[in-house]
Amino acid sequence: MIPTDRMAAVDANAAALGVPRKQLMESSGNAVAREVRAVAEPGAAVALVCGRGNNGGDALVAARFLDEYDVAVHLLGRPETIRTDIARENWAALANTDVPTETVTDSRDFALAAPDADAPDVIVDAMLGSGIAGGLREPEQTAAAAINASDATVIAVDVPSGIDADTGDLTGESGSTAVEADRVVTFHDEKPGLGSLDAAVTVADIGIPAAAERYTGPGDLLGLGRDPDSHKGDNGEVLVVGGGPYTGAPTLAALAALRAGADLVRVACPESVAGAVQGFSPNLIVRPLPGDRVGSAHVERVASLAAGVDTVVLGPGLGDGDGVREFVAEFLTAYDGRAVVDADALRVVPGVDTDAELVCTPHQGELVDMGGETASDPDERAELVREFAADLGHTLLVKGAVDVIADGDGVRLNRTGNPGMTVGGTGDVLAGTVGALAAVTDPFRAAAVGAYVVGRAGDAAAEANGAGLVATDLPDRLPEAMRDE
Ligand SMILES: NC(=O)C1=CN([C@@H]2O[C@H](COP(=O)(O)OP(=O)(O)OC[C@H]3O[C@@H](n4cnc5c(N)ncnc54)[C@H](O)[C@@H]3O)[C@@H](O)[C@H]2O)[C@@H](O)CC1
Ligand SMILES: [K+]
Repeated sequence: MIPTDRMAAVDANAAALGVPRKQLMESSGNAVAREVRAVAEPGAAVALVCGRGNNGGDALVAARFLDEYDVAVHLLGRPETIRTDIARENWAALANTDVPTETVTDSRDFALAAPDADAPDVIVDAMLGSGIAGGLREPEQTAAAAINASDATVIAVDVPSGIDADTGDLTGESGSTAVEADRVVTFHDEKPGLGSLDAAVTVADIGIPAAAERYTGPGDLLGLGRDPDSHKGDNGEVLVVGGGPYTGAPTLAALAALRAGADLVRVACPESVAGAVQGFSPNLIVRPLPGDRVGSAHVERVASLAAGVDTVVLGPGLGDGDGVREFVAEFLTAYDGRAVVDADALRVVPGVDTDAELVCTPHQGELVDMGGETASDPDERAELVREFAADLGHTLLVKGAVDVIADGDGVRLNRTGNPGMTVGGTGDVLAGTVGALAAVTDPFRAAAVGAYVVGRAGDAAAEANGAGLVATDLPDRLPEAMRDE
């Protein structure tokens, strides 16, 4: 089962892997033609009713696979207004052939067959698919009514036009028109809303490589961009809790969170290091905690700071000195928001009873310290991480040459990044990045996207600096790494 937004991500990831959208459209069209052959003998009249997006494009391809039928293609709208290059190219390919095509610009002119021709035996509804917004407009609405009134077998491409593939509900107001399909041929995987329809659903394999789903890719970034109308605070506020023996770690995490899109980042750290943290960047807001180590005495203060933000990044540079574990345990017990837990704070997580939603970011060694298991076979390792995440009830991002991201439900792998990133501090950059992302999306996606973009930033830094990569190279490269292309 794959929801529409995830399908769009997987589609973009497939393109990045070298299987472009036009190739998928060819397979989709072929699958639509197979469905036609399953319901009608050669020679039957087939009307393909096409919209101007890629849903229509799928049927424009299908027309080329249906030579043995009496095919008629209806394009709803002018060819110049076809919305995608690949659909337009497939229209042009048809226009050069003998397939009868007709364009409908006025709903009053819409007819499924010419007055002297036979009514169609099969209608392919390729008006609208996953790109639909709102109820059917004209001429789609008139066309849908005509399709519903006909006696033909109706095959919907991807989803019946006027139906939301994620919910199975009408996209328009209650009582609005949608195509009533006998059959639906959908692509790659089932869609959540199709099961509730009174139609036979076929899922067609269109050659999307499994890696497009299994590995992170540029598609995972789709829809994460900032809303241009957003206000300060809408893109997330992050509190980094760290420092003591180390100053660089909380600073790197905080700078990364800012570069990954957070509006406001505060650092709560022992006052002994507050000046040094602040000295790194005037963009950071520092909240000093009395003393030179965090401890139980600071729980109340940190909890009140945490109450005002979207996510907490807990751990960078805390060390494992006296009182640190107690602080982490007491804070997490009381906290019920979202947090990224890294470094020395990790080992506390398995023993703590918390309502917080955590993303834990261990490397292999830290995973084992937490009680998790690892394996050399990547598939086995992924499954072990998924099981451990399910046991913990939290999201895990286990760092390695291939990162494993898992919660109880799913696993994603990330293979961006390079050996140069084993230098100190890159983990802090990752924790801060995931912290910023977890303020605007769910923990699993935040972890997957965080691993992907930090690896990408590291790859860009390695290209520029070769073996001399240092963690401070990474935050400034995050904005570029977060572009969805
Ligand atoms: N990964 C994918 O996303 C895949 C997509 N494929 C096909 O591509 C389709 C999605 O294509 P598109 O994203 O181009 O979208 P559609 O073809 O569903 O819609 C295209 C356009 O229709 C217009 N429109 C929106 N709402 C409307 C309404 N209520 N009334 C009238 N017009 C309206 C909009 O201008 C929109 O851009 C899928 O349903 C599927 O058929 C498949 O070929 C396989 C893979
Ligand atoms: K459709």
